[in-house]
Amino acid sequence: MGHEVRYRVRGGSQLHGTVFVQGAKNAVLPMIGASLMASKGRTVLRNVPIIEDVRRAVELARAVGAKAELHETERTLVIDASSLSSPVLPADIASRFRGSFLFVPALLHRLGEAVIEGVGGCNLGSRNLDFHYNGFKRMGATVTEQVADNGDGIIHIKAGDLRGGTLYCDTPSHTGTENLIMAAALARGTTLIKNAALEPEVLDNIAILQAMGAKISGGGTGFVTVEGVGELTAVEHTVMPDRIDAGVFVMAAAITGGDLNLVGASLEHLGVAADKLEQMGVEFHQQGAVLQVRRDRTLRPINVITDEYPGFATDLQSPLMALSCFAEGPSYIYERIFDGRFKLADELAKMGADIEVDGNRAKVNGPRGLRGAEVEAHDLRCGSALVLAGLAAEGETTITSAYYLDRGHAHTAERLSQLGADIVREVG
Ligand SMILES: CC(=O)N[C@H]1[C@@H](OP(=O)(O)OP(=O)(O)OC[C@H]2O[C@@H](n3ccc(=O)[nH]c3=O)[C@H](O)[C@@H]2O)O[C@H](CO)[C@@H](O)[C@@H]1O
Ligand SMILES: C=C(OP(=O)(O)O)C(=O)O
Repeated sequence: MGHEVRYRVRGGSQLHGTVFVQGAKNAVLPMIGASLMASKGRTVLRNVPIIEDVRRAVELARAVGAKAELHETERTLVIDASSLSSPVLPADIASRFRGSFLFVPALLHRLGEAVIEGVGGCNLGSRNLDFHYNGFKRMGATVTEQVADNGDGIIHIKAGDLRGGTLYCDTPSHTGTENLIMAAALARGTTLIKNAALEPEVLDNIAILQAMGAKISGGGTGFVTVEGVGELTAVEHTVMPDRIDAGVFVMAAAITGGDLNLVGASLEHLGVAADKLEQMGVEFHQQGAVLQVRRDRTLRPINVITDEYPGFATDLQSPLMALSCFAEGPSYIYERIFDGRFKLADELAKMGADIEVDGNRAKVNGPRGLRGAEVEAHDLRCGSALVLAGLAAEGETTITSAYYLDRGHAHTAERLSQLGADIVREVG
């Protein structure tokens, strides 16, 4: 895991100014997977977020034989997958991020098999992959599990000759939809995917695949049709802005009573989260690609149910829990997507929050003035929520295990400092 990463935040400063929203983590990861499907040429991805998940994806692309150069200053990733040679997704890299599983379709098409030694991602309770496996099987693949000497499961998927068919997700899985679309793009015949995810990142991934030559229709409708083609070509594509990163900065303005210009944020991409934050007292003003946000009135409590897009994003649920601690009354949160996303409540309690958790439901009793404490980021969004809590708490908050935060947010300390926050990142 390398060195311990910590953030130290001293609360109390209102945030003001302009911040650039990073490129979307959940869009760039499937795009890196898609780029491995091009057997010649170089894919150029722009507006790439410089986050740990992208660094791991670059390492993984190299591990399977691709040439990948991440130009951090230019936020540009260049991938040449012509030399793809190994079907193995090694545990030491693949088990550190969820997006590793998005490499599977390329390995199946290019090498005829994928060997998955591990799949990572935030530990949020059960995170199943059955929709992916069932879909691959319906296309003609075989999936077997073997237990390694150390007890870890290794999944072998053999492609044979992938052919189109009628596939479905029991619930509209984000990466499940992306993986089935990518598997179908180079399969023989036509594929229909029912109950497909509607997330903007899924649509951005469809856009790059279409530019590469894939024949995909129905994106954003829940029914995606893919007509298999013989090959995909390398293209240049700009990654969409990260709506979760944008949402965290909206809440940074809200929790500190500040006002911010978010370059690249879109109200439409925030979905129901924008409406809920408006009800809490946040004011929005969309000016082209810049979203102006401010909160100068009392924070009202809120009732939130997480859902697939355009519902309230589960990845914004943790930041919202931190914000709700400051609302004038009880807020109610119902987490429907993941069954283990409330470890944050115990960390916020160390700072003085009063949160009652009952299964996947939480009641946040506001308002509570939080005080700085040493707290642990149990997952990525737990980390961003604790940064928000620290910005509004009295005294100093130290956030440990903050590699998780760095998995998904780029230059957190630098961007918040430029807005007036007192925050430093420490390693070691
Ligand atoms: C890299 C990436 O894009 N990660 C995002 C993606 O994760 P990810 O794609 O893993 O999330 P899914 O949409 O697949 O999972 C949602 C729910 O469906 C269940 N499920 C999913 C697949 C499956 O085969 N079987 C099954 O039961 C999961 O256990 C979970 O409870 O969407 C999540 C939900 O918006 C976000 O929090 C993550 O940031
Ligand atoms: C759950 C998340 O990511 P991942 O699926 O990559 O673990 C997240 O971004 O909060």
